[in-house]
Amino acid sequence: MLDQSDGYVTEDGRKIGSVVMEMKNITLRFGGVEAIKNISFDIREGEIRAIIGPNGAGKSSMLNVISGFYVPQDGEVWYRGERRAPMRPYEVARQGIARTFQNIALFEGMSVLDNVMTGRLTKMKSGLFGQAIWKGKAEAEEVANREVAEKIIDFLEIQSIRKTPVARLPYGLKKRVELARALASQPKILLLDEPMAGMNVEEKEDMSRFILDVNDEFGTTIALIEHDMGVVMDLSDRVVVMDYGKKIGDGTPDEVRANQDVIDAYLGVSHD
Ligand SMILES: Nc1ncnc2c1ncn2[C@@H]1O[C@H](COP(=O)(O)OP(=O)(O)OP(=O)(O)O)[C@@H](O)[C@H]1O
Repeated sequence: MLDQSDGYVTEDGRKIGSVVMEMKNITLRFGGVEAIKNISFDIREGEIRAIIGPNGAGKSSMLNVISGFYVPQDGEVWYRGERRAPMRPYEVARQGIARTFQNIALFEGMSVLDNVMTGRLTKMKSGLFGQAIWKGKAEAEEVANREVAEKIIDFLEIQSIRKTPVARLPYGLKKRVELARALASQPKILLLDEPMAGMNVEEKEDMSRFILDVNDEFGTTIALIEHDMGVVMDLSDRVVVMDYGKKIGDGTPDEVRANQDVIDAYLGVSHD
């Protein structure tokens, strides 16, 4: 296990910092179903952290706890050294945590650019009242927001479709637009919900490259969930493995690959 408390440098020269988010003894129930059973793990600044596990393992539930969609019955979420009080998803977003969704959640009738611009909403300073009395300030803000959106569109290589309505795009590109919209809020932590689900091999390779580039270029900390073990192993610095709501592995990809409980879970060996 890695235990460098102040961070370390990866083999490919990326700087991983100290712990930025910590999940402590999280338990989440839906009626009689325990979707998450007393799980603890941390996320370090600048790392790519994956949560993997077979269907129904509790990965989405965990992502929803991190993003504030679910409040666990037990346990604590710590962010930047402070215990986070239960808060609404928009408050979590204002703290610099953005997410994408497994089922694409874009405005289909709107252009790529306008969709990416909606990612700036949590950053808007002038409210409707301010815009009414001080038009110049609102306009300056709009220009600044547009600049950020355009920069991200260039970075993710979707300039040629910036005016195209999202409904007309193939699946892989829609996923990229969703990534662009999440990045538009310039998050500290980016949560990706099965970013490669439903993609063909080429689209998966593209998405992997963009995730690595985002992490490298903007220093964004990335936490992603995925049930296909293969795709995240090359991408991630550390991996948490869940099965039936429990944590059965946590470590580097090599450590996780060699973990017998993980091998059993993926081969479908039954548990008590
Ligand atoms: N809103 C809900 N109400 C009731 N039960 C739920 C709810 N969400 C999840 N569950 C249950 O919690 C458990 C974990 O589900 P979750 O969706 O978190 O797993 P997952 O690992 O993301 O699965 P998948 O890879 O299939 O998306 C499952 O037994 C599921 O049926």
